[in-house]
Amino acid sequence: MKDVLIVCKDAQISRLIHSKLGRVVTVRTVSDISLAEIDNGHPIDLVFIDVVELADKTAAGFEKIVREVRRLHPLVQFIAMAPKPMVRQAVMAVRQGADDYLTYPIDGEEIDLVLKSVQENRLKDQELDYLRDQFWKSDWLDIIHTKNQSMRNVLERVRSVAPTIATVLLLGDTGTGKGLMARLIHRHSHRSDGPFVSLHCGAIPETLVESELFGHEKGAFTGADRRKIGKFEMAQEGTIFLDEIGTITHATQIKLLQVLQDGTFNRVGGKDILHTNARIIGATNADLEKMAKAGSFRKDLYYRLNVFPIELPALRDRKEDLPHLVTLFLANLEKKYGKAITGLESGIADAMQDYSWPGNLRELENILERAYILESGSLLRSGSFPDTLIIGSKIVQAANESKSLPLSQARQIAIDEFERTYLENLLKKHKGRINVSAKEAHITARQLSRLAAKHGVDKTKYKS
Ligand SMILES: Nc1ncnc2c1ncn2[C@@H]1O[C@H](COP(=O)(O)OP(=O)(O)OP(=O)(O)O)[C@@H](O)[C@H]1O
Repeated sequence: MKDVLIVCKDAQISRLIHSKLGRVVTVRTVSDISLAEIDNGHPIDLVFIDVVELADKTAAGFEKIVREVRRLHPLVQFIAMAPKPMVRQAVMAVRQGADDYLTYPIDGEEIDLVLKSVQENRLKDQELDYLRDQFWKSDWLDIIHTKNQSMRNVLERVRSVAPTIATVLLLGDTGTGKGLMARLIHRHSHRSDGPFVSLHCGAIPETLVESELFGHEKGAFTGADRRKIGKFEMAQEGTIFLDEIGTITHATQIKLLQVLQDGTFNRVGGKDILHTNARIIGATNADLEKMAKAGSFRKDLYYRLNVFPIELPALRDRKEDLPHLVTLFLANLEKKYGKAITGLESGIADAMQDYSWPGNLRELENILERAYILESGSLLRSGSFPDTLIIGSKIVQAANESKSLPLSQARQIAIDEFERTYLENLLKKHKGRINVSAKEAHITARQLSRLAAKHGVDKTKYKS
């Protein structure tokens, strides 16, 4: 439970609830529930709501509130509160989607019990849903397979938000799978038959992003020799994915805010007001919150985008998934190239566990493809992988093995390991020729021979 909203006029009750909440991030107390309140950019996980404060106290009135709030905060839970004479309304609220209810006068123990049951329900739902797995389309099952808890939490959030129209913000380092998650959300939304349109905002010149997104009229700027339809028009009834959203200019931020507020925009150089119902998914590896605080990204836009953030873990934090990912990527390569390569030579899987994967899944996919293309046998061998992976792993191993040594000695082991592998690769590349190898390494032939002798590297082995 992180962000709690208490809708209640009685300050004493709200204080009592607050005191029972334990570790929460924010608690807000308001005297009535308005659309502005639930759509102001703050996340909401739990709502305590006094049914007396509802303008429409009927079942339909409560159901409408639940629907409105869940539309923007799909995981939200509700606890209805009512004075004893209105207990029927509280029970009715539970039938209309509340998770539990409390009656006045409320005592602390009752709040504890209700909070416990709400928490248990949430866990039960998550587990059941995960086990059922019915939600996921069969062609995505390989993609969503994971043994990592953070990734399971990500998928749980995707599962909850996909069927809604809520804006989603995908956060994570480059190559962690934000683009793929955006597709996963689209494919599991009610718009899956509609278009999925994406724009990598950081990959095209800043000045073009606005016209790519919103289109332009003929003559809007030099070179605009005919009208162009923008991505928002193309994504009608579908989803628009805006990658690297933190790179858009101030002018584009204003236009995007307008779309998020009321779905309207106009083409560059155009006066007509156009409407879009595209669902927006943004992605960034920048710290938008920090940018918003520093003034380089509009705060109001950040709040609108950050309604439902999902943070993807780095590959180095989900290494238990490496075996599955390698199998999956190899199967894709087999389909693409059909070289009947069955797996990795021994030792590579361990090297992959030691490596830090700065480029995440994309780096894994790329180095596997490169090794696959280079390989002529039935297993991918270490020589087909980049030195950074193999040497990096040896250095980590050396560091692990030398935990009880002083730093200077441990460092020397790592340097020796590095020098030996470097030399071996260099001599392999130049077929054992000392002069060319020394030239490439920017050392003299004598220095190279001395290093080879020091590390027991036999240059004749590489002559062919
Ligand atoms: N769960 C997964 N299973 C299999 N492949 C994946 C998975 N997640 C990502 N990939 C693959 O990894 C590569 C990188 O993913 P993607 O392009 O979605 O990352 P990204 O976070 O959007 O990167 P960037 O920030 O650089 O745009 C893609 O080829 C994608 O298909």
